[in-house]
Amino acid sequence: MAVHEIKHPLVQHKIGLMRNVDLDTKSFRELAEEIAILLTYEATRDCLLEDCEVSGWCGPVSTKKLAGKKVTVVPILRAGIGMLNGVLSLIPSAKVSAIGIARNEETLEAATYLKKLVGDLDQRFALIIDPMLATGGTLIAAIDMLKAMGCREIRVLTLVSAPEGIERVISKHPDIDIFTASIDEKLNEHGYIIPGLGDAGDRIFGTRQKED
Ligand SMILES: O=P(O)(O)OC[C@H]1O[C@H](OP(=O)(O)OP(=O)(O)O)[C@H](O)[C@@H]1O
Ligand SMILES: O=c1cc[nH]c(=O)[nH]1
Ligand SMILES: [Mg+2]
Repeated sequence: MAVHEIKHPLVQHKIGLMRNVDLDTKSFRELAEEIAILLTYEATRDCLLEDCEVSGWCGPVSTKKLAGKKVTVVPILRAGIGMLNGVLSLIPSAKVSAIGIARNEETLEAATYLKKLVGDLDQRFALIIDPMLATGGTLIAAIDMLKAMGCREIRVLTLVSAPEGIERVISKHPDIDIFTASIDEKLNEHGYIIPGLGDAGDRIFGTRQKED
């Protein structure tokens, strides 16, 4: 297991913009997608290549193509959808396995309400996407589900992660790699990440209740 906090200047700049509580929904969505692209680039650095040949303009050209396991992108609904287009813009042929998990805001327990996984998960590499890793309950439930279906190679992309949640995921699933734009300070007493982004799902879908 490794946790990769991506310190690229573009990532740090964009996550900084997202922290502004007054940022409009359109800009928040666009930034979530843009950071997802940058995280995907980092998380696929070591993908295997194989030699191939194409007909070039001046004759045959020896080149490379992706080899090895096919990818399934696994957005955790709802908020994970906000990163999906970004990931698919770099891996356009990936199959999508949607998992619906909602955190009970009183107990902070994760409850699964949807599971639409692609087949052959034992032959695929899964890229779970969810903007927020807070207590870790949601991510653990998602990884449990994928492993139960035979998936053995799992990477996770998050925008913001809490140290407490990372610790919990590491202790339950030490073989997973997490790529995050920021490891924040802590969780507050309601299980929200500080400083975090607030409720990422609400900000992506425009359902945030504004205080007057
Ligand atoms: O690490 P945890 O403590 O489990 O919390 C993180 C989860 O909470 C948020 O989803 P939420 O339950 O708010 O659902 P939503 O995407 O529908 O807003 C977030 O997108 C994660 O999935
Ligand atoms: O800070 C948090 C924690 C859980 N879910 C969110 O959307 N934000
Ligand atoms: Mg939410």
